[in-house]
Amino acid sequence: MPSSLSGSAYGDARQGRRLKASEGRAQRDGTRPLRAGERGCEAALSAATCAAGNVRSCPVERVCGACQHVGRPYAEQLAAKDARVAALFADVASQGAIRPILGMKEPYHYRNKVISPYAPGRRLAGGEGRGRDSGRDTQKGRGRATGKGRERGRGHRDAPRREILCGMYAAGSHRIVPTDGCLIENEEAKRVIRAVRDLMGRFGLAPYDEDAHTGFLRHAVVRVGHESGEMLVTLVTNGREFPASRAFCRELVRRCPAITTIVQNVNERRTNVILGQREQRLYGPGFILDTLCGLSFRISSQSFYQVNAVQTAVLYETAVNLARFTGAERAIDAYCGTGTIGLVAAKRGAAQVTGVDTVASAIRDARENARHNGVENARFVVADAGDFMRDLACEGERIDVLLMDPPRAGASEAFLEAAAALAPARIVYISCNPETQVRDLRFLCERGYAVRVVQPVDMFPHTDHVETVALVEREGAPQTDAR
Ligand SMILES: C[S@@+](CC[C@H](N)C(=O)[O-])C[C@H]1O[C@@H](n2cnc3c(N)ncnc32)[C@H](O)[C@@H]1O
Repeated sequence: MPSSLSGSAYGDARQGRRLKASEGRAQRDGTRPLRAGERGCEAALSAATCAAGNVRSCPVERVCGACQHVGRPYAEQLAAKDARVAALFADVASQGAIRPILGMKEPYHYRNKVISPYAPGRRLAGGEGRGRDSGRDTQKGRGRATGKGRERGRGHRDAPRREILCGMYAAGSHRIVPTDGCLIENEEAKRVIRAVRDLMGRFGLAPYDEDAHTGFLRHAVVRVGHESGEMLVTLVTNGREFPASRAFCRELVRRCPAITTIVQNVNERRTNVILGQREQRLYGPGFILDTLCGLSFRISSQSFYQVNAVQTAVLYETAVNLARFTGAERAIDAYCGTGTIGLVAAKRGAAQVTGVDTVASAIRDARENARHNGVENARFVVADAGDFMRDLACEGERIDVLLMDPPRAGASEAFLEAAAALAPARIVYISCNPETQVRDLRFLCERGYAVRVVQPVDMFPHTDHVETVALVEREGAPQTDAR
């Protein structure tokens, strides 16, 4: 691998991934328990083989709005996504190149990341306080945390007791809908969300009031390792001082023994962005490990990790198969997050992989992931992917395979221009937004590339979202069988 692909020259062009509270519904994830012997790809089904009558009713369907199609048979949902992909890609790919979507055998409780806000609810009459919220002691007692300093706490000190709400925001608002019966979120993670709420009253942790910018606990973010079962709980607080945090964590773990680590994230800004910059470990190592495609991955509170582990395995297997590594290729994994795709590629036949992402903590995790999986032919760089590619192109480098998985906005023109200049024989483009992907594919087609395969994967059953993997090859390059 040329030395110019090393990370040092590119500095720390960090651009934190900002998760907005209003995006919480779309970003929550969860899992269901694996049945014995089940692995990602085996769970994938085409639309044709999904049970036609696979419908469950969601108790909050009308108020929540996160799952636009939850009342519709799953096979019908998949057929609709197939039709949408066929229409969207019609002018960049032949119909023969567009494959049927890979769906899930069990399309429920698949989100392995669950986010809940905490907020004050209705006032409680004297003697009330147990039951739905157990918010009895919220405004009383020693060591209560109401936010940073006197000012922030004012207005809560002698306020009447209120119930504590948790759940998800109703569509287009910040009104919290309790979602105990949610069909897509991991159920164990939901139990943790409720246990935190129940303990808040006992430990005097006031829920955050976003209008007044008072109160202490803003959100809990629970991440679950699909195969490992490990759980990371991030408690997002409006203020640094967390009274009785050790006792709080001890009690939380006692109630939810699957929790392996707890992190406090401090966010004192008036903002919709959920996570702040400052963090401290309260319990355990501060990260969880999970296994995907035979590799073990480290997941910390800030790092990107796909939300549906079963379908992520399907997605990565598809991508790596389409890349057709033979042991000789130099590859780039652009927008690599914690290095997941690049590391799978490095294990499955790429000679050398360079991953690039703007988020420094994700790159730290990627390097650690490479180290503890014993992968020596992958390196990771903190940089803007467009800048990184442009610098390589300016140095006259060539690469064999480009793997790319940009955010919803797609790739920049600078990135695509540099990609064409680096002249990879194959580009495997993974996208969570087919609209921007089609735009980018059109750009590549104008620079001598052709779309050979479009493989949709249903990463988010019951929602409008569809993920697509496209194989793009240089026109005139010999075509081998794309599995
Ligand atoms: C859809 S995620 C893909 C992550 C990874 N491939 C995976 O499957 O877990 C997009 C990633 O792009 C990163 N990103 C966003 N803008 C970027 C940019 N301009 N340059 C490099 N990385 C960027 C984000 O930090 C995020 O990790």
